[in-house]
Amino acid sequence: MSGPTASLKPPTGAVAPERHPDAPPPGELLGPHYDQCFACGLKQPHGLHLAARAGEGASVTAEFTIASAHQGAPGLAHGGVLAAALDETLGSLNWILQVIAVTGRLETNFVRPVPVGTVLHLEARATAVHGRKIYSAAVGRLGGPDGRVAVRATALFVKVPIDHFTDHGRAAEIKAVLAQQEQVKAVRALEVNP
Ligand SMILES: CCCCCCCC/C=C\CCCCCCCC(=O)SCCNC(=O)CCNC(=O)[C@H](O)C(C)(C)COP(=O)(O)OP(=O)(O)OC[C@H]1O[C@@H](n2cnc3c(N)ncnc32)[C@H](O)[C@@H]1OP(=O)(O)O
Repeated sequence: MSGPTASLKPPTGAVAPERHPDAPPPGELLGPHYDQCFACGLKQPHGLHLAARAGEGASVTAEFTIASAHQGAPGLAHGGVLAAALDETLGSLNWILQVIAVTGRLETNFVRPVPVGTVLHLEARATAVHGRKIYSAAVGRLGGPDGRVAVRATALFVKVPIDHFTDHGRAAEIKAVLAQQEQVKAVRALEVNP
């Protein structure tokens, strides 16, 4: 299989991504960023209910179980669902870098079919930063962190101002989501510094 397309290769001058000092510690569950999110929201009955955790350095891990609502071919996960899981896991790197960035480009390799009932274990890592551009890569394995590779992705996320969401999305809900994140931050600060 050939490598990623040219625009997913960090340019000269790109720097190594840095874990933000306020990032949640390795192992901590990140929690849904929005309860209606198809990938992580718990109020989406057919969503993925993907649970992501902070990893070491500029990385995250995540897991979800392929349900029958996620099928493409009978008994097998739909490729778009797997791409959504990769996208969400890569997007969760935002909490580690403490940035707001959206997917500009997502390239996926489907290596093995993923049967319904499988736990897909994902790991994503930021690999380089150049201006507003964050380069990253993810892998999904069958059953757990030592399972066989089923999917891989390479991505480019682009940092955006919060107006990206308020201008194009539903402003009131976005404000509520942000207020909730502020509360989570305050609780974390108290846990570290009671
Ligand atoms: C979700 C609601 C949350 C609300 C709560 C708020 C708290 C948020 C906290 C955390 C959220 C975490 C959410 C994770 C969810 C999973 C991730 C997703 O699924 S995100 C959705 C899918 N993605 C989009 O909808 C983007 C749609 N696209 C755009 O809006 C624009 O195209 C955007 C922002 C990507 C770029 O537009 P420009 O006008 O701002 O910037 P330009 O100048 O075009 O690009 C900047 C640089 O990036 C390169 N670039 C942009 N797109 C590229 C591409 N497709 N391929 C290669 N390079 C690209 C350009 O060449 C340029 O590079 P040079 O600086 O000149 O070197």
